[in-house]
Amino acid sequence: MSWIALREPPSRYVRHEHDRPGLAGGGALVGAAADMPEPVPVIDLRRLLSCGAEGADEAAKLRSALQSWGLFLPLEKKQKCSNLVDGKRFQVEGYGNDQVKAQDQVLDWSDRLNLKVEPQDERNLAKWPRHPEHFRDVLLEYTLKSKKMKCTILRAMARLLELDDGYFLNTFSNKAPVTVRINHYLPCPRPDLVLGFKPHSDDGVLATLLVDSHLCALQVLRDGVWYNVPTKPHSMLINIGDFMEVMSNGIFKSTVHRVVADTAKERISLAMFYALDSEHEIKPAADLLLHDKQPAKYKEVKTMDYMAGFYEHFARGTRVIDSMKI
Ligand SMILES: O=C(O)CCC(=O)C(=O)O
Ligand SMILES: [Fe+2]
Repeated sequence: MSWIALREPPSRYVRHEHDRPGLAGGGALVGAAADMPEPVPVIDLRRLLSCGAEGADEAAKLRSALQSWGLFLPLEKKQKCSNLVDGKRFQVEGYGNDQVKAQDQVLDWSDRLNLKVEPQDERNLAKWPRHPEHFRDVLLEYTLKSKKMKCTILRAMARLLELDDGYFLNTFSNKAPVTVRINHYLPCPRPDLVLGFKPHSDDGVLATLLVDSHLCALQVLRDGVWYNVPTKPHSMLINIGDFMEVMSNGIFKSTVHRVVADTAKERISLAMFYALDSEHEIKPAADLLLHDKQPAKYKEVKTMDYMAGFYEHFARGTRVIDSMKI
């Protein structure tokens, strides 16, 4: 996508009438947005790590954040890269728009750069931009910091479920992929007709999300209502992914979210996704199951099968996790 003066978005981007961001009502994944009845919970990771009453207070806040919104803010601070090989064959890594799986598929009003950052020996550096000059160093430094945050949060989440501290962390082998997605949303003359990012929940265990603080465009779905997520300078959002919903047997829900476009402002966001080894079997933690009283709510599935389903569902605007429910 590039800068051109348009009065109307091209038809490939125009969402079906029942599926536009400005409409009230609509189906489960559509409708107008409201302001959140309460702010997105802010979790102070330093307090979360401390012992005693302070740590317990912060853990209680984390529990409520996870169970109400499935997202929270921890305090803390072209061509060469194309995702089309030879201009034709789609691969997830690289720069561009969604994979087009059907002629009538509506495209998102955005471009994305997807890169695998870990395992290190699987980095495809040919897809990494050389400009700005420090892109690579900054991304790698960010990767380290984001990983620390992910570890702290996953330990705290295991504790909340009375599992071993390392329960979630131990599911990551040294082959577990960490990917980054940089989303670029351009202004749109008719934001009421398009979506910057269609409704979805993230694959993986969790994702850290850094968003432009000058434009509020991310929305989350709860009980059939879309809510605007207010921006907060110098903070990051944590999104619970589908794998966590399955592993926690539905106690922690993955967040369904979408991004709306704006008439005047462009926006950039950076999401880092923590997924699992392709051979890993994703399943509810055995210690959370009790025969008749608390049966498994999700079928066991190999990560690679989940991922294959994910892209199919994503293109259609549906959720693969719904097909895993028992
Ligand atoms: O741009 C955003 O705020 C959200 C991006 C997102 O949901 C994603 O990359 O999966
Ligand atoms: Fe997302």
